[in-house]
Amino acid sequence: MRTAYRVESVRAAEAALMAGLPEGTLMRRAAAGLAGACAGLLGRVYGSRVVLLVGSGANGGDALYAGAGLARRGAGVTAVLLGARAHEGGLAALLAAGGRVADDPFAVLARADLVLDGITGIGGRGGLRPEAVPLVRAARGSGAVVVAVDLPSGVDADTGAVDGEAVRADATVTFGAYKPGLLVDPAREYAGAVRLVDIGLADLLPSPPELEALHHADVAGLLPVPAAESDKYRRGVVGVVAGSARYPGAAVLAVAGALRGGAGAVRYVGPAGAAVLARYPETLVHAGPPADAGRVQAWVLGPGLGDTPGADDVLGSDVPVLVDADGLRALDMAAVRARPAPTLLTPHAGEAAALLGTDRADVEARRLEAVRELAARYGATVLLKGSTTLVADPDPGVPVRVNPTGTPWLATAGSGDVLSGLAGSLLATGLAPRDAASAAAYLHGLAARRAAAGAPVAAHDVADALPGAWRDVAA
Ligand SMILES: NC(=O)C1=CN([C@@H]2O[C@H](COP(=O)(O)OP(=O)(O)OC[C@H]3O[C@@H](n4cnc5c(N)ncnc54)[C@H](OP(=O)(O)O)[C@@H]3O)[C@@H](O)[C@H]2O)[C@@H](O)CC1
Ligand SMILES: [K+]
Repeated sequence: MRTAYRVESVRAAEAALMAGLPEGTLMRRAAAGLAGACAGLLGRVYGSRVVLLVGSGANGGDALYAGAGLARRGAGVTAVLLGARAHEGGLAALLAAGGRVADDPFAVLARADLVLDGITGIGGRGGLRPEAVPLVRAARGSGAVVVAVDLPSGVDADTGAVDGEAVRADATVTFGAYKPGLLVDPAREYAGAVRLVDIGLADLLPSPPELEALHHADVAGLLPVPAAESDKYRRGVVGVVAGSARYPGAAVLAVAGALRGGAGAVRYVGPAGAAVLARYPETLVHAGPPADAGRVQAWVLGPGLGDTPGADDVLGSDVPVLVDADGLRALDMAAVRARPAPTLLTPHAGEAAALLGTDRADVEARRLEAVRELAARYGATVLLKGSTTLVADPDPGVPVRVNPTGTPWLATAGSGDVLSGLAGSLLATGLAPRDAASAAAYLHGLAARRAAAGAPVAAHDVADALPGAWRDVAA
């Protein structure tokens, strides 16, 4: 599992570690790791041209010491000093190693092979300052590899927000721990490939982290395995309340996901039974209200539902309920909070914005805060869909999960319906909502990648690829 920590936690761990070490040890460790990563990216260090963008803090210090290391290996290293001051020891080390301070920053940037962004790290506030913007653009335009030191300057380490302009890096070398901004959009997009350099903080970081990203082994540990004596009812029955005369396809796709999520049976309730049976004859179909449909262990409510009634029956039930799409419209907060069993909401940014009374752009800009706020307000687990899907627990002390398997190919009509069915099915097998949501997002992203293999996919292709993704993870 990959974990990420807030700045205050990283600083506290750093202070605790530093208390027992000679001054400058951590910066030297960080700079050595950084120089090594740059050497790897350059291929040949000797004769290469490296430019350091240096801010006034320790982030600039890291860049200067790493630059000194590269200069000692024969690189031509030039520092561009952006602040009123620069890290003294770092600057002295660079000059002693044969590095220089730029007279004409734009001229050296134009010829650079690699640019190190040491403008700001975890001490940065707000986007890039105006004087840095033309230099950062020149670095990007030069064709040089841009490597961010600790974080791309201008992104918010704790929230992943980008307020104004920020450095767009090809790679980021981060120290001691991942920060949430490296894993959550929009900042994540600015970071490029992220590499973690161990500087010895690991044992001093708090538990729990701010953020978790599951890997194959973590998801494999969550997936249900049927016992030898299981029958279909013991494996769990998932009820799907979805589809309408206008959108029968959403019902079919939600059932397609549900059939691949491990439940022993899928019970479809609604007006699209004929369409569902035509595609999936194994479905149990019921045309009446959900309250009369028979026992289920979890409900999925909402995909393509239109104005079809049934929401009250489902929300009033005493089993876990996943609410998506049309089910989220006019969702009664008090009713959700009063439920005796867990609720999982799966909005995209637009639906989340409507629930929070804000606009979509605001949710996109501060996804981590938005998902936490929604979970707290509704007393529900919330899966916020997007390029980095997030899952928040109603308890603010529980880490948010960020899904690492997403792909832009998933932005296709109906793929959310498949995800709802899949997550609901996992809920019915007994997974906790946070585990069901994060395992579903993981498998769904992986299935989309397998199905797409570099070409567009349709939602039903994603559903068909789910068993393969499951096998991959469980292997
Ligand atoms: N933690 C660890 O374990 C280790 C941390 N290490 C490193 O230290 C870094 C943190 O260093 P830090 O605390 O000196 O802060 P940092 O990010 O350099 O910025 C500071 C200065 O920038 C300025 N400034 C602020 N906003 C700005 C903006 N938008 N645009 C431009 N300038 C802006 C502001 O100064 P001002 O100009 O306002 O006087 C502020 O004082 C960390 O990221 C990592 O690289 C490693 O060496 C070893 C282990
Ligand atoms: K930086």
